Amino acid sequence: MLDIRNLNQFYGESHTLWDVSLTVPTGSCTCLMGRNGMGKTTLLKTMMGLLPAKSGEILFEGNELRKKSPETRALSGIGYVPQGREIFPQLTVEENLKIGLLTRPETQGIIPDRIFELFPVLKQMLKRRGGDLSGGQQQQLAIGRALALNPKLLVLDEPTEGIQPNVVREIGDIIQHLNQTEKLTVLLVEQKLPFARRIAHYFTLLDKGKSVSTGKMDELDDKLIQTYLTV
Ligand SMILES: Nc1ncnc2c1ncn2[C@@H]1O[C@H](COP(=O)(O)OP(=O)(O)OP(=O)(O)O)[C@@H](O)[C@H]1O
Repeated sequence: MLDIRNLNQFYGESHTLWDVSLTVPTGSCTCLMGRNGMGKTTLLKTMMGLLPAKSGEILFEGNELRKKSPETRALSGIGYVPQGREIFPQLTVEENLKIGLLTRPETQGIIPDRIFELFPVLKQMLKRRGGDLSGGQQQQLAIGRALALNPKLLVLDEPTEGIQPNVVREIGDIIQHLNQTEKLTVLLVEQKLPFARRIAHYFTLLDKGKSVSTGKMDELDDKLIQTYLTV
């Protein structure tokens, strides 16, 4: 579904992504892994068009996205849940969920019922301000906001960061349900190894801005973990 090839990205003079390649097969849950500062967030932002790429290809269902605007990329069917969630704290839950719908007149601004079936707590809290929600609830809101646009690929940047352990399991269950039952393709950045092992089929490891290893999750062995993940 998604094929990134030989992607290069610079922050000013600083070469951050070096010929990075990443494949996300249709229907899979693929986990992008690596230590802090290795380029995972930069890769997702570059893929979404929030940072410019110097060279390379970003193919989504065979269409080249690299020179397309962030809006066009999202409209083509990619839902993005950024690191830190980036919900609007002053807006209500309802307003946060409706933000993305503004770009799609055909939705008539109606939040799909599916969002409340997945996240009943959001229905109870529709009139509460986003900033008043717990970390776990904010993460549900951020995922709900991305799903409101009915994406084909859901991209999540460290969805479990800063969230209580019992809620981490809940978020994992929801991602697994979306992927396995609803057949939504998922690309996930995740540092928590047990979580990644539980929900992902494939991994790609980034090290110093380079994609150094990729494979099925059960091929992520102790040597790779020691070399590229252990702090
Ligand atoms: N806005 C920026 N300007 C310059 N350099 C940046 C910027 N953002 C990130 N970097 C650098 O780019 C490199 C990759 O950072 P990035 O945030 O993509 O890593 P990461 O793997 O997502 O790490 P983390 O897990 O900590 O989020 C790091 O060396 C970082 O210092």
